[in-house]
Amino acid sequence: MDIDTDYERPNVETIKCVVVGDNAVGKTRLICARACNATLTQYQLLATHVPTVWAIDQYRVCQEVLERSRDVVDEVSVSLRLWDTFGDHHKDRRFAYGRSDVVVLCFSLANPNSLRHVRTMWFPEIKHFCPRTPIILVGCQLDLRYADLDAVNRARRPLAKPIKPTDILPPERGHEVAKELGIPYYETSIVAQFGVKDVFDNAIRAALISRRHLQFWKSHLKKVQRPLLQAPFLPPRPPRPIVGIPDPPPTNGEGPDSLFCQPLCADVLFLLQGGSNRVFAHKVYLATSCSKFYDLFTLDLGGLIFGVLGEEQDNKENTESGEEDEQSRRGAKEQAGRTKSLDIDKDGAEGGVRGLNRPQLLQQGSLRTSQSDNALPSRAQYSLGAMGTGRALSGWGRGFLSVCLEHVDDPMTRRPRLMTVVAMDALIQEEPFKVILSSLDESQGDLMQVATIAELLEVFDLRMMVANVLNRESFMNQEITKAFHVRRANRIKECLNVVFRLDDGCLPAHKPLLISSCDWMAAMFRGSFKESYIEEVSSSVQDRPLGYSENGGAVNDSAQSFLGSMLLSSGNSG
Ligand SMILES: Nc1nc2c(ncn2[C@@H]2O[C@H](COP(=O)(O)OP(=O)(O)OP(=O)(O)O)[C@@H](O)[C@H]2O)c(=O)[nH]1
Repeated sequence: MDIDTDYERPNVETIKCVVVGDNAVGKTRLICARACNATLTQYQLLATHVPTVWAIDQYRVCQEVLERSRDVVDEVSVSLRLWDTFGDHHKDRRFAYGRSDVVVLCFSLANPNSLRHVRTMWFPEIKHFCPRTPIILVGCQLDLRYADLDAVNRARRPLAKPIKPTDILPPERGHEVAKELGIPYYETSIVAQFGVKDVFDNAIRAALISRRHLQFWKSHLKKVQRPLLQAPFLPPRPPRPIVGIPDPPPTNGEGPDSLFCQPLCADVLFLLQGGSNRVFAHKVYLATSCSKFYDLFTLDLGGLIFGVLGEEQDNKENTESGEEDEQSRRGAKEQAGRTKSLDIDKDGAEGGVRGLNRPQLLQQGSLRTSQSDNALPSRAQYSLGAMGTGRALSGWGRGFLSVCLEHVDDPMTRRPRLMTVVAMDALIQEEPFKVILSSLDESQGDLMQVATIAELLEVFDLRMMVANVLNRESFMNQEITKAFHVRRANRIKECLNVVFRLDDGCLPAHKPLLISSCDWMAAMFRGSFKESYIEEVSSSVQDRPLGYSENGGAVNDSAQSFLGSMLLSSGNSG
């Protein structure tokens, strides 16, 4: 059955395109990709090479092949007839070259010999048999330039010569030869489905231009362009490296407590005894361990939430805040006068704490508040105005005087850093206060004082645990500790202040948690690394109460689970 009728259709230009080149450079696959839309995976392609010739008879017997031969290029209807040939140099191809309109001369981009033969064998042969026929040079198997050659060689037929990296030809080599021969150059990959249309559309253009010279009366060829330049190939993304992250080195068991000796990335300063004692701490630990601290650090100071205060705080116009400052200063003074302090023992503050006997201590009623006539001047008096924001706290919670934001010299880096500064009641002693801050679930030191301050600051878990110890019922503390960790782990997720940018997204975390659980993180956030100095800036995340800063360091996404688990394990640690 002969279904080929294109030769009789008016204004349809039938174009005979002969494809030549060395053995196994990819001629047949290229033809099949155009004529039959055949696409194969790299491994299907590699596993099979039978020296073949695609039969030109297909146009006569296969309707689909005939239909795919039809095309419109530069407004000219064409029917493209592809002729496959043997790559064997000694075979006679004159029957193929006869009456050809264009020759597609192929070489393999993974076979330098095949390019050499373009110059030495194929070009002279074509010029010999069809001197006026335009030629297009095509570098095939472009995907091999970007492939893992070891994997490719393993997948090739056992007797096939392995492809070496030095075999791979850069684009310049093809361009040089094409320039020398005065012919257009294209590259193709059947695997990547790249360049097939470029090759044949421009082969058609070359053929039509040449025809227009001979058949100048054909007006429908007027708009045919010269072969166009090929747009460059966008190589596939290299496979993601497999990054094995070993377990972090064990910390020496100190956990978060070690941060008190070395308060890296501290973000809160407690002023005790009117500022004569200073205790640096980390908001995340305190806020996740105790609701009172959580509330404190999420207080709204003049429209800004504590944890997310950044540079905009410094820039806040004085005029805007001036009036409020004045008010808050006045309020603070008034509050200072009637500051409530803990009146534990009439003999004196310190003695009072020590002088408590056990039953007294354990009785809620023993911890009374009273008007303190000689309370130390409130921190509010000398700090609230400094940043233009701040708040007197005497009515808010026992033991707290004021809170504000100030630039404070970082205890580790000695560089000024915006910190939350909390002035505490004069009766709060440094040592028991540190116990409360550092080991909220453990009881150390003078239990009486710890209990007193725990109650004052509403650290009820610890208050209860001390009571259990004093009542010789420590076994009950296990349950309290468990519940404490669950609550803390849940809350930690709300209190993240550093963002790791990963390949596939962002992972929020918290510097102190990372520092205390991993030496690498401690090293990264310490000293002269950029990460240590990054200011906590971000006004766009005000919904995160305890701060959210940006860390420019990129981490591979395989770190996601690592960081995630570190974060959670830190959350669970004491
Ligand atoms: N990776 C890759 N391999 C290709 C590509 N095109 C062809 N091949 C492989 O190269 C080998 C030769 O392909 P053919 O199309 O049969 O080569 P040919 O030039 O027609 O070979 P002869 O018929 O011997 O002249 C086969 O194993 C194909 O699978 C390509 O774009 N990428």
